[in-house]
Amino acid sequence: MNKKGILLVNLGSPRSTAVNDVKEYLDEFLMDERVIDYRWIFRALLVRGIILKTRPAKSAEAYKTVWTEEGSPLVVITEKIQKKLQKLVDVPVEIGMRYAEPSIETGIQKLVDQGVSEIVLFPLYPQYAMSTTETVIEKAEEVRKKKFPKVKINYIQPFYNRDIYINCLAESIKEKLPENFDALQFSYHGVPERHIYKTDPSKTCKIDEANCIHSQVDTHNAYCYRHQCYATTEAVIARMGLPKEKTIVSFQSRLGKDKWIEPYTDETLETIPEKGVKNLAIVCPAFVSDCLETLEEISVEGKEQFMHGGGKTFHYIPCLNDEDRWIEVVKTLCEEKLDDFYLV
Ligand SMILES: C=CC1=C(C)c2cc3[nH]c(cc4nc(cc5[nH]c(cc1n2)c(C)c5CCC(=O)O)C(CCC(=O)O)=C4C)c(C)c3C=C
Ligand SMILES: [Fe+2]
Ligand SMILES: [Fe+2]
Repeated sequence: MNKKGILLVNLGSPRSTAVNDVKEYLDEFLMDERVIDYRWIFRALLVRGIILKTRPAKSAEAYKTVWTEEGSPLVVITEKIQKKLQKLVDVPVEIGMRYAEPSIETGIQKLVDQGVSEIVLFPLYPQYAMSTTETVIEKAEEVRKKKFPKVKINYIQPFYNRDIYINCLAESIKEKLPENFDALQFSYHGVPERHIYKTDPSKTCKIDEANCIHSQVDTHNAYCYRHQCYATTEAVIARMGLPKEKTIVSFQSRLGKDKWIEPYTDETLETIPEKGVKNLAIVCPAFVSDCLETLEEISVEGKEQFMHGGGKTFHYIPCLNDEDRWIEVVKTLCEEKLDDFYLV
């Protein structure tokens, strides 16, 4: 029988906080055509001609504020998930990062070295986007075809609507909520609106209330990141028994001049205190592991924006990271796909 293995794939971080390492990382990340989706020449002009001239130094400073002795939080936490999962399953588990090291190729190679020929690859993103699940699968297929043509890969699909995940997230948030809060904000990583239109096979999404937010799954919503973020929120608050009026959804981390999906987190944080939200709890469910975008952009910058707007207390709720209940979910989702090989 063919030997199976699991590859957990996360986004990846620079190898260090040195400006050159951050530059190399940003170059690989932003030159991905599923992240900045312009024709190569325009992408190169924007990324290499403009963004990489100033952003690496600024980002390196931000990375320094979250970096630990073990390294980048995102990579360290992904390693912790790997180790915990490895104790629960009897097939080898490795990690790979979409950008930088350890790469997807390195992860597959490690599995192949252990005799694995059938891999369950888990993109660690709850919601589908061109810049999340899609780019991971594209990259893994490119590597597989070029370097490991005999290896089979079974991909775990976005899991934003799976009950086991929703229950896990709801319980985790509930446990960490402060006693008094006026609102719970769900801040998801943003994407340019254009990405939503591009990945909509039905070409019906207008990025509005009617098309995007209602929660049934149809051909459009199967690929609509914005819909999947709202659906995650709706399911979690239903499970927590939290009224909709006490929740806010917003999108963070926009880059460049294009229109990104709204409402924007930074603007929301500045303006909600004057609307009566003085005590805020905030969670970032597009990320399964804490990273620069949660530990710096939300916990530090976001807090400043909220306080500047007149807020009183700001409570950041950490990601699922290596919580045991989340590792159980990872295990279940992987096992479903391990069994799937028999059906292929
Ligand atoms: C969770 C899903 C993510 C989506 C969707 C996403 C889209 C996206 N990101 C950029 C640009 C940047 N993102 C950066 C950091 C970053 N992004 C994600 C996740 C998603 N990105 C994570 C987990 C991280 C943190 C990585 C870490 O090492 O901790 C950065 C780098 C940091 C910075 O300079 O601000 C950039 C740049 C775009 C353009 C985009 C959609 C098209
Ligand atoms: Fe990002
Ligand atoms: Fe939509």
